[in-house]
Amino acid sequence: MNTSTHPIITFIGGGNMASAIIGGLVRQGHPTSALQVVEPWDEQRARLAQQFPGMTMLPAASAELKSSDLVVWAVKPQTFKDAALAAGPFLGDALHLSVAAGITSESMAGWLQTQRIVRAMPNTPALVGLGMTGLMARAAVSDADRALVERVVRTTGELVWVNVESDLDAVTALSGSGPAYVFYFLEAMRDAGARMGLAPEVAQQLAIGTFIGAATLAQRSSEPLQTLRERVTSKGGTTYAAITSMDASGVKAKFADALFAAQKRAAELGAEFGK
Ligand SMILES: NC(=O)C1=CN([C@@H]2O[C@H](COP(=O)(O)OP(=O)(O)OC[C@H]3O[C@@H](n4cnc5c(N)ncnc54)[C@H](O)[C@@H]3O)[C@@H](O)[C@H]2O)C=CC1
Ligand SMILES: O=C(O)[C@@H]1CCC=N1
Repeated sequence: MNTSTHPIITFIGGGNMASAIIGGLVRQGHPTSALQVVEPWDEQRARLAQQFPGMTMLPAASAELKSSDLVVWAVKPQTFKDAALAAGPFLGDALHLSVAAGITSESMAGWLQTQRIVRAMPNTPALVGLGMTGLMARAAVSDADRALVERVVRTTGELVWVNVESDLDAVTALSGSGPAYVFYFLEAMRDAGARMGLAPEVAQQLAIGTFIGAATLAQRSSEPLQTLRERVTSKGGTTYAAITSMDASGVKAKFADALFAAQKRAAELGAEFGK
């Protein structure tokens, strides 16, 4: 471990997720001089260099990576193996944190020849410090390594640990992909509001405010979700009409099907690209 108070953190892949985590770290005072990114795409390297001046930007893995205390894997599952085999020889004795969906720590251990591996499943609200991340550590990961990962991840929002690695596929289906479901509902609410005659931007403002308000109420309340829902639902009233319509169309069951499809896809990605 580097002796300064700030560990050297290397990102392999500098896309959406890496940017969100780098943003969190920089907001919390991690110096850009202690951050490096391997990103082959010139435009993306230029964008990151402009957004976070002072970071070491590398087009490919090279000897500079030797100083890494923590390596964050933020490439697509499809490119993980190639990236791991290319960077592995330069990585010394670093701790590894992967955010890739599906790719198991067992695959990573084989490619990187180390057991110091933590897997994370973050989500894009990390961009605004309101991320939700699920974490899982291999047995060989020390308490000090877990603490370092927690310090990094907390700069982007909240976290939960799971003990069984396959649970990360469920975390992926729920909170990893989850922001997309929320945007999907927001689009549906905005479009329905517009069809009822509201200006689309007014409908969107109402929809977003409602999500934030309801989620905050649920977070702060000690009451069950069902009670909160029932409190909105006057017998024979408007909400009752809406919920009855959703129940008749099987919306809850269809929504569950969607999450199971995401969970299944996470496992498939691991099987397909983890070999
Ligand atoms: N976007 C999301 O909401 C979430 C994504 N993830 C996971 O994060 C990972 C990255 O996703 P995004 O950031 O959305 O993708 P992205 O496509 O924005 O970023 C991936 C970056 O990796 C770069 N890259 C490609 N080959 C490389 C190599 N050999 N070495 C280094 N960099 C390379 C690409 O140029 C690209 O900029 C994925 O594995 C995904 O499963 C996890 C949680 C949420
Ligand atoms: O869609 C995906 O595969 C990634 C993982 C979770 C969110 N985005």
